[in-house]
Amino acid sequence: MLVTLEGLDGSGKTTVWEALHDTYPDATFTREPTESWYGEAVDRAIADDDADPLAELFLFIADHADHLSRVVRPALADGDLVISDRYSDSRYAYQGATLAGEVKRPMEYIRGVHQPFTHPPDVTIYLDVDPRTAMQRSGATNKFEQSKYLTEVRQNYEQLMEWQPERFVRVDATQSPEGVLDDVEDVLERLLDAE
Ligand SMILES: Nc1ncnc2c1ncn2[C@@H]1O[C@H](COP(=O)(O)OP(=O)(O)OP(=O)(O)O)[C@@H](O)[C@H]1O
Ligand SMILES: Cc1cn([C@H]2C[C@H](O)[C@@H](COP(=O)(O)O)O2)c(=O)[nH]c1=O
Repeated sequence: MLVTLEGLDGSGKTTVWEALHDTYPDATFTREPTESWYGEAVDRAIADDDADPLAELFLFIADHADHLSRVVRPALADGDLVISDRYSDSRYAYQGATLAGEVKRPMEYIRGVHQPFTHPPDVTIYLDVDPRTAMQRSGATNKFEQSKYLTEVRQNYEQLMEWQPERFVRVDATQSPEGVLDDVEDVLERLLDAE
């Protein structure tokens, strides 16, 4: 089963993802951007305020393709529970916002590029925080961590949840870290019991 954690910068994905290592020691834990050379190229784009938005999208997609073939597909083939800190929805939401005005219907466009080759998540846990809290927590350290931009990203996540309500579980991420982790663990326990 492929479970992904999504949300704005600072929503607490990595905090939850790290805590889940103790709860599910046999799971495969992974993340996007990855630590491969494709991921390093992505990190360079993130650090470049003048990166071309379309070129940046395709760097993220190259990293995703490598992530799928090197980590995600083999782990799923072994029957592992795979838990990814960010995945394809980050592209739909974030690059959906950077490409607004550059291409028509950017989220549909980006989903269309992924559709022929990606492995969609079975479940996506969306850690919901407002952009203000996100910014306070993340410290606005990169070009994506800006209030107006994160407001658009949040709207895009809302759109994704409207399109596929069966795949998403929303968790209130303004709670304490312990409260968020409890909610996420409840979701995972129910899912794994139902398998
Ligand atoms: N529920 C919470 N309440 C208050 N602070 C939190 C909570 N969860 C995480 N934090 C703090 O917020 C900061 C960002 O958390 P974290 O790195 O887990 O977020 P993230 O969603 O992975 O961010 P990014 O997408 O930018 O990597 C950290 O300092 C973390 O300790
Ligand atoms: C996977 C992915 C990420 N981003 C953005 C979101 C963050 O601002 C940075 C790095 O992610 P991290 O979780 O803080 O390490 O990249 C993006 O715009 N598109 C994506 O597909």
